[in-house]
Amino acid sequence: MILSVNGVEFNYRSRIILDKVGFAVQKGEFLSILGNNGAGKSTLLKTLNRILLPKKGSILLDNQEVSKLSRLAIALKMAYVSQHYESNRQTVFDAVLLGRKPHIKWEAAASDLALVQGVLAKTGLEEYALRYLDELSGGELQKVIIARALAQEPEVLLLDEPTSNLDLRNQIEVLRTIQTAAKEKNIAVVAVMHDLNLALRFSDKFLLLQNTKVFAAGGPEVMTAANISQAYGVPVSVERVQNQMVVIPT
Ligand SMILES: Nc1ncnc2c1ncn2[C@@H]1O[C@H](COP(=O)(O)OP(=O)(O)OP(=O)(O)O)[C@@H](O)[C@H]1O
Repeated sequence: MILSVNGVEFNYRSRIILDKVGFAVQKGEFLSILGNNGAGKSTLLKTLNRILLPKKGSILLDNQEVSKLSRLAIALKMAYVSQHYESNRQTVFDAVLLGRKPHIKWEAAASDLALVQGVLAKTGLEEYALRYLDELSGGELQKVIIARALAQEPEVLLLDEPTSNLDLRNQIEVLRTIQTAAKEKNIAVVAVMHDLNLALRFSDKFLLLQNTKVFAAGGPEVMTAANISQAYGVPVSVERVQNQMVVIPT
């Protein structure tokens, strides 16, 4: 397991936000973290990347305790795309090149520039290379931030709502690019997702949180109507449409 999380507890002051949360993910797997608003999904993602320190529990990245690793050691293995990002007067190319930072000692090598060019092509951003971030739409900017994380060549890619600003076509394209990268480059993807149908379409595994706790975890077999209805507190049915599981609120 490239990432193994056991008994993680996190509090904001005296309020429990994560209560004995555990899961594991292998290289090449796409795991979606799902659950109601406020369940603790983003907090969990931040503890994985040591932006937040859990009160208890262990987070092993490639068998090493994340709390004991340097920022650089973490960045060499794990990329994190937060829910919020700011634009600035920087070109798309330079922004994506920043993803290479942990790997660059003095200055970017030709191989770094070529890698960035490749990532821009894969994410459909080639034509945007010389545009400034502060002149992009919300969705275009979101794609750049994801491209930067891919340029980091992580072993684990953490994504907090990676499709929140994207239109239908870009939701599919971006998740397909991430899924392909996961399989081809053996990256473990851990993504907080709100859209259950997109999660079902692209993920191998699911971690369903409900109010601080793991409600259900596993493969598509845990995405039952009963589990989803209980976890979100709304009745749903799960049906197969064109060989694809879909969740329909009833
Ligand atoms: N900095 C903070 N200080 C205090 N409480 C916080 C802080 N950040 C988040 N919380 C609380 O922690 C709980 C979990 O928040 P978190 O953002 O992890 O939830 P989430 O599952 O990602 O929710 P959403 O689906 O709405 O994004 C929420 O009740 C939130 O109000």
